[in-house]
Amino acid sequence: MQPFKRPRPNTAAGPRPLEFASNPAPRAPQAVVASSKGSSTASTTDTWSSIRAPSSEGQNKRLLELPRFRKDQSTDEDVGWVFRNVFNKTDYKGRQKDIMEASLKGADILVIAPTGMGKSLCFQVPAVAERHGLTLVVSPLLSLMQDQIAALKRLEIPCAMLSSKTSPEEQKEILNDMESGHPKNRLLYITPERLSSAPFRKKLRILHKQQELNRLVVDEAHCISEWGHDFRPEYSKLGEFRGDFPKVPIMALTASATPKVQEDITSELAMDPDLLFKVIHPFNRPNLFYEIRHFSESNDGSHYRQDDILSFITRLVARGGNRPTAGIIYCRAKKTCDELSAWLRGKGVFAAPYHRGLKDFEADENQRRWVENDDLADSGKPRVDCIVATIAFGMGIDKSNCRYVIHYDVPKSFEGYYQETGRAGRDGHVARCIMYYSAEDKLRIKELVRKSHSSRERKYDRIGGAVPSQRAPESIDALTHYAEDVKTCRHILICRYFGEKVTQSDAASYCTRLCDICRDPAKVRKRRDEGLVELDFAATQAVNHDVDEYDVDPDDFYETGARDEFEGSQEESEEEEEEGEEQPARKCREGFRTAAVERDRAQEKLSRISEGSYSSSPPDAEVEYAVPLKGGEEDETEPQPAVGMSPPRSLLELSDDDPRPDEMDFPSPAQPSRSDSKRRKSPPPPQPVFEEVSLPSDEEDEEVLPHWRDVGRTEPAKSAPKENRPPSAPSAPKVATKIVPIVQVAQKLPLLGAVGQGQLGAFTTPFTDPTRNPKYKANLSLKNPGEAASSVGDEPPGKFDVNPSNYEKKIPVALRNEAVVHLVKYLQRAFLSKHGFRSSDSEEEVWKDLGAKQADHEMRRKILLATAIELESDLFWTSLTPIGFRQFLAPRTEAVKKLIVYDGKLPTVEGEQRTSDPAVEEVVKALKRAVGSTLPRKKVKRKIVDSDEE
Ligand SMILES: Nc1ncnc2c1ncn2[C@@H]1O[C@H](COP(=O)(O)OP(=O)(O)OP(=O)(O)O)[C@@H](O)[C@H]1O
Repeated sequence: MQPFKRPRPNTAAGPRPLEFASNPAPRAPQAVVASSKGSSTASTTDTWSSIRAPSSEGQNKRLLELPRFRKDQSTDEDVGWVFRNVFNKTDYKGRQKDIMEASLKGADILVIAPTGMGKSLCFQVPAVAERHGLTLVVSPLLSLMQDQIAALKRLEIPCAMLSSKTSPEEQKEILNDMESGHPKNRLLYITPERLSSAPFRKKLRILHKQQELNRLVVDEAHCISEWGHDFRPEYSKLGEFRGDFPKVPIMALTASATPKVQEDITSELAMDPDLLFKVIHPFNRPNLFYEIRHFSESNDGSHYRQDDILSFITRLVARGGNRPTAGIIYCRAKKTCDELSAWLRGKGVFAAPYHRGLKDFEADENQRRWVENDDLADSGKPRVDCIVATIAFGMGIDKSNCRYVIHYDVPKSFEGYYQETGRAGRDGHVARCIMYYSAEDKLRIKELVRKSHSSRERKYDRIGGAVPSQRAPESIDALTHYAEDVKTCRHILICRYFGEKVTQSDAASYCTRLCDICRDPAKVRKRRDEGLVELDFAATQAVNHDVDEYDVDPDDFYETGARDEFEGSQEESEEEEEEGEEQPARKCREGFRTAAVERDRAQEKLSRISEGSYSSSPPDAEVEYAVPLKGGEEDETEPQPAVGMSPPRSLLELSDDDPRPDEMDFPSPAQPSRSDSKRRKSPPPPQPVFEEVSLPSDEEDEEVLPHWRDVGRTEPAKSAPKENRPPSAPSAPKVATKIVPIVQVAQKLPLLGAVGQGQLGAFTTPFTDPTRNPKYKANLSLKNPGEAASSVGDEPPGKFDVNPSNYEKKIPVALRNEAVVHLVKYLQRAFLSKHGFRSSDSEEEVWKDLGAKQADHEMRRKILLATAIELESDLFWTSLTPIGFRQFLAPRTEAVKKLIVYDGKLPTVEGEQRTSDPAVEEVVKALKRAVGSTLPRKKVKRKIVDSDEE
């Protein structure tokens, strides 16, 4: 390697170049034109040789007028010399050359190029080719900076990074260098937090005054859009740089940015769109085999996935002659990383976890062993082939021969999916990208994204700036559509998402049967249709999922990209400490955690389903959601060998002995056996209702919620086959015809709000079975008069008089009505749960079964009895908080009236209008009393009379 030697000005002469400031005669500008056909100088040996440049020629010509040219500007020849002799490269990749030359000319530049394309060189080469001066590089992660610094130092390029890991002596040296007038460092890596710190700004001003501040580079610029508003607010302050140093050019680089994110980046950095040199490389990664593996969590998703992954890895390694084969498995939760990696290790895979919960040493060591797995294998040292990681892993890691990226969970954004899969096959050889996809996980991640996005938008309202677009709900929607599509090539879908226009005639060049759809669309369709279990059940699972699932490290969720701390939360300069600056990351983390576990989301889902806006499929998909709870049927379809469609040699560099790309396909994953799936698909255990002293918890309650969600759905819910019913489910009798109206009443109501899930649930517990606690009313009346926690209606919180004669005045009639219906509904849900009914059981089937069984009849009587008792209790009313009440503001008098009519005829059995059971009569009376007192007297009376007359 030829060491880097650059003619340097005489630093002994001290600060010099005021002459530049006083005489800024620009050199003759050269046209910077982004050709739509790509650069003539671009190498044709790489996969990015065909370039799309959205900027018009006219626009780029305006770059010539930029007032940023300098007298002693370096030339294009310098760029070439540095590229060859300092960086030891021969051929430019993609538009590298154009970008480097535009950089020397002082243009603002936005580079969008796929992972591994060589974006770093785009700013490193010009930084070194400049005759003097410093290029500032803002980078989100310490590990990323460290890697780049290490690579530059190997090339003997003077550079440095300022971070919490820089020793005080080193920091001093770097800052002195900045003030020296002729800094020896050519590149200085910093975090956005550092850039916005006052002391550093001071140094920058000196540097700038001395004409030594060459350029600001923002690497991984999508973070501006992603993080600028919540996680790392300093990202949204980068635009201040332009305000302070208007003539210093800026370059932003990223691997993934939709047109919207591009806008965010340019506007946040205050780049003039008319003067912007924008280079967008094609997004396609033709050597990646994209595949979605649909499955249903009702068939025990974890077992299915881990078995499938093991089978995949084993076969891949065997095909590769048992050579070390590197891959990444991305999981959402740290716990999953630990468990899955341990399980794989037990099966003989060289697997290790990586996430922010590990000790520094352990994580670094696992990463190192993965990056160097080939060398370690040769030397017989412990290695890691399969890293099981959160998305904290990967950004900036330059490993060329990663052969697969598996998404164990659905990623949180399209951009994330693209970036993460992009870490496979950087060497250009075929690599596999598999995403496991279930309807349950889809709902889960959508909810997380929705929550997180709304809080970011609220912040946006407060602090201004570009609306965060990455990880927006649209992004996750696009990803789920992508996953559920069975018609369009995945390569094309990806490119289209990022705004690339793919014409019919171009389409063939995007994919050489290197995606599951192009390979075998029928098989994909079949698996998708089987995997997308009945949507309601999916919704239940999504809502009910263990809190741990939501306990994702928010840093991971926000994709810090590495476990390393960044300065925003870890490093505070003395000045910042004095100013008591908040630690945004921690604050955000706390906020996120709170938000993520919030469970009161069912209502919105219901309404979205009802409105038909809650789709789990792309518009053109022909999915039948109402697949009953079925066992994991084995996919008999063997993969079809592809014929005559192997990718070009130049791309895949296959030798005759290598497996053809077609052979990279693997038989369909091991499905759980029928016996397994039967064992695993058993329904949740029946929930106790009255026999035990507790009602279902909120989560358990949700178990039956989907039953109510059928309202307004266009697809009729299919019933579960009989054999899939829980054994405890009653069988088959005739329906009691009068039962249906109450179901409909309940269905039309919103789901439980604060009252149902909180106070009411807790309140109901001790006296759900009045036969066990016949004195509960007396107890209640002794309890807490005047001690209720809140007021009702519009009154301010405070003491509330629970005297029955008073509460009626204070609680609006409509609200009481609401509460009554909710209570009944709640109790009925408990009842359904008790009997183990699930979403897959159609409403009709459930009630049919319930209607003719004495036990069920009895249970219903108990429900009503309990309801009546509840309604009569003072505690019921006082337990409703103002918030709870306001949630019920919409008047639902009609519904209550129907309920009363219905109750008047209860309970009914086949052939009978009315039971002679006196206990039931009592219940009905109690209900009428309780409910009737909340209704306009006249109307209620009439209705009840009508009902009685029937
Ligand atoms: N013109 C080139 N010829 C050969 N190798 C190159 C060229 N340009 C870059 N590389 C190499 O390609 C690898 C990837 O480069 P780099 O890390 O800059 O990619 P990137 O686009 O920044 O990827 P990421 O988005 O993952 O950060 C590096 O090892 C780099 O040395």
